[in-house]
Amino acid sequence: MKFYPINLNLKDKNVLIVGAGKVALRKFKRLLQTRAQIKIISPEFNWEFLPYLNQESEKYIFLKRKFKDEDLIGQFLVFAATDNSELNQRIAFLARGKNILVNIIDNAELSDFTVPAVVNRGELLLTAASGSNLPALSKNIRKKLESDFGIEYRLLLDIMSEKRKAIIEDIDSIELRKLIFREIASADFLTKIRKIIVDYNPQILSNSNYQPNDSEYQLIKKEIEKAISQLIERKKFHNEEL
Ligand SMILES: C[C@@]1(CC(=O)O)C2=NC(=C\c3[nH]c(c(CCC(=O)O)c3CC(=O)O)Cc3[nH]c(c(CC(=O)O)c3CCC(=O)O)/C=C3\N/C(=C\2)[C@@H](CCC(=O)O)[C@]3(C)CC(=O)O)/[C@H]1CCC(=O)O
Ligand SMILES: NC(=O)c1ccc[n+]([C@@H]2O[C@H](COP(=O)([O-])OP(=O)(O)OC[C@H]3O[C@@H](n4cnc5c(N)ncnc54)[C@H](O)[C@@H]3O)[C@@H](O)[C@H]2O)c1
Repeated sequence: MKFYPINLNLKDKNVLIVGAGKVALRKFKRLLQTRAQIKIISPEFNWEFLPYLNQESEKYIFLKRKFKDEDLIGQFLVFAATDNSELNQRIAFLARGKNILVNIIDNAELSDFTVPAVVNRGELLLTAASGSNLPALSKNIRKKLESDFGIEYRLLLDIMSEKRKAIIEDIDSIELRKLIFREIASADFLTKIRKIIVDYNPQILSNSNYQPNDSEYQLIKKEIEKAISQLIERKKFHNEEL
């Protein structure tokens, strides 16, 4: 394996995209989901950038001109996303000299990192990459992951982001905590979560585009929280029995 997977925290980091074509748009849309400070420099913008060009945001700046070497100053990450492969290579060379991480959309060998295909379910992050041998395969695997992993994972992680700390504080025994967390993460418990969701509204699981509204989501969340509390009490009880 050539690549080492990491999940970058881009909060307040400067990220530059050179070029604003179809591939740049894909990278840009993903970056919008982070808290990065994005700059895009390109003489032409793909029409799909239009809604963003018309909508000012603190998250991004667009500069409608050609790339200059000085544009790299102060950047943390750079995407060389033009259709000019010599320019992309030059950006790779310049970025290396400045210790800036670089992705060259038409040259994986010169890239410090590549971008995988991604599925998010709340804080659950699933990615697929092909070592740059067949990106179309990464895309197909992403689609399969999208249908295999539903909203139940998002609900579970939303709840655990609120509960994990309290469970650790409440239960002294590391061994018992390990048993509890393993059971919450088990296939059986996920089946239980799916059952809670289906009992509430079968549409939610069968339609991958379905987004429950806020009150619906909160009600289902409450039921799952109850199931987690019961699981914890049961485990505590068994532990005392031993
Ligand atoms: C996963 C995804 C993420 C994203 O970009 O968001 C991504 N490419 C996606 C789609 C896709 N890209 C291409 C096709 C056409 C079919 C095909 O070529 O297979 C399709 C599929 C389609 O369009 O249907 C063409 C292509 N891709 C690269 C080159 C240049 C080259 O090979 O040198 C060429 C032109 C080749 C030529 O000249 O013919 C290079 C890269 N593309 C990567 C990522 C990195 C390696 C990831 C890995 O290890 O798999 C890497 C190395 C650089 C990078 O971009 O980081 C995204 C799917 C998003 C999704 O839908 O989920
Ligand atoms: N990584 C991938 O997933 C992937 C997928 C398909 C293709 N590719 C490769 O990427 C290349 C670009 O793909 P695309 O479809 O985004 O191209 P595109 O033609 O849609 O966009 C190219 C962009 O580069 C900009 N550009 C050109 N010269 C520039 C300069 N001097 N400074 C700043 N910006 C400049 C243009 O204004 C345009 O916005 C293709 O030639 C192909 O080799 C990569």
